Amino acid sequence: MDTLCITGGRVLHPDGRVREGDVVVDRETGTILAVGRDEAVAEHAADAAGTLDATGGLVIPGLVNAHTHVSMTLLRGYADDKPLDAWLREDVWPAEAELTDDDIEVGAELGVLEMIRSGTTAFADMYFATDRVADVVDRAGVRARLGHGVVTVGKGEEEAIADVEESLAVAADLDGAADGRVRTAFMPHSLTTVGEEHLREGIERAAAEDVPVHLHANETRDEVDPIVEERGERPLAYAADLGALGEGNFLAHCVHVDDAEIDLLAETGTAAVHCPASNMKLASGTAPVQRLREAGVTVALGTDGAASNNDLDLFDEMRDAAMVGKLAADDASAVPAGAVVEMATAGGADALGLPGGRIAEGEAADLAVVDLDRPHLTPVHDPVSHLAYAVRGSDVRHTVCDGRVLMRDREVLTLDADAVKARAAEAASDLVARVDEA
Ligand SMILES: N[C@@H](CCSC[C@H]1O[C@@H](n2cnc3c(=O)[nH]cnc32)[C@H](O)[C@@H]1O)C(=O)O
Ligand SMILES: [Zn+2]
Repeated sequence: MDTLCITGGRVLHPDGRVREGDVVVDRETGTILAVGRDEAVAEHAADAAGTLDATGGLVIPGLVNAHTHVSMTLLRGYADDKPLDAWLREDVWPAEAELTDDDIEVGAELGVLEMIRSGTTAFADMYFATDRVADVVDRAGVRARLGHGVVTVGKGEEEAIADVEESLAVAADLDGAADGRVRTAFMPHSLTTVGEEHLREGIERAAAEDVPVHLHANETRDEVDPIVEERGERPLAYAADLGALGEGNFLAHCVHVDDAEIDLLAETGTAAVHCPASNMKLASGTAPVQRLREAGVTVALGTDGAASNNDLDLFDEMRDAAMVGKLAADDASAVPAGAVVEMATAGGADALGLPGGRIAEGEAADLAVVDLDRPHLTPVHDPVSHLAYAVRGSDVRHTVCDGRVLMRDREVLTLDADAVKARAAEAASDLVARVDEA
């Protein structure tokens, strides 16, 4: 058997406890064979073809970034300090109009490089040129649920239909790519940027093929109010009517949701992806994370695109989620450390319907090893507290996905970091020059 043994560290278990232990991985199947420090583990470990040293470290499930637009790394720091609508219309959409497929690939490489370096092994992406993003996922060795984002407002009927068709076609064609590490979804951008008939048709056809649906929902008041005024119902009641709620489907943001909408999410098994940094930066509001979790909704964490964050580091997101969750609930015990760690791991895997998120026998070997032997992580009273409040992405030492080592001792093995950075910087400056000329 071709095994890998991650030795000498402590392990975060699905119940939130941390114990000394090794993790033995079957590299052929990409699953975890054994966890702990008993005889069976020792036997496996003795046979292991490869090892990863986790001394002084903590082995955690690979983090899950459950909502992003990965190629937007090219627009990192391009337009800041504006609300969502103005930011999209005045800056982001004009720049995206100049993006080439090559740019999207280069931006995705940069984003995936950043994610591997900060211990993220899976993500959900809504963008375009999805086949190019899938290629990057394949090469880099991570997992993703990918989709083509549909926008129909401001488009002619033919163009709008083509966008819906493209999203459905991409979901059908790319599902199972990268040896099964790529899964797909139908991704209408939001309830206000896609017309009702297009939403209805696309969602119905996606459901008929068992394709999940992912969209932005209830992100800002400016997005919620027109729906309430025009339809006389809350956005998630509209979403339910469209068939957009259900097991396997996941909604980004869910900031402005009332109690009835929270119940709808819980009853239908629809997951919510909390994006605290993006919500703070665009002053969109604060999602009621504590109430969502108490209602039984699966809550995951997402960075959103790098242009509204401005990084793809899930450790930052955990900290932001805990901090803003307390502030929003006016309760320091709300959204505790264990909750954000769960949201960034098992919650993310469950929301996306992807393997991983838990370190236990039989689970996918998607892991990160965090180096705790650092000044800002000393002493270690409680490793889970550190994950939520003190660890940074740069503390990640090794990253493993599907049993394959993607980063060893902070060196990413599947992407050439220097080349990726150089290509991305060049593509980004060329892009901005084209936007200025247009
Ligand atoms: N096919 C569509 C593109 C939609 S992709 C998804 C879109 O979401 C945008 N986006 C990024 N962050 C946010 C956010 O926080 N809220 C809403 N949209 C966002 C992003 O810029 C991108 O245009 C078209 O023809 O325009
Ligand atoms: Zn988004």
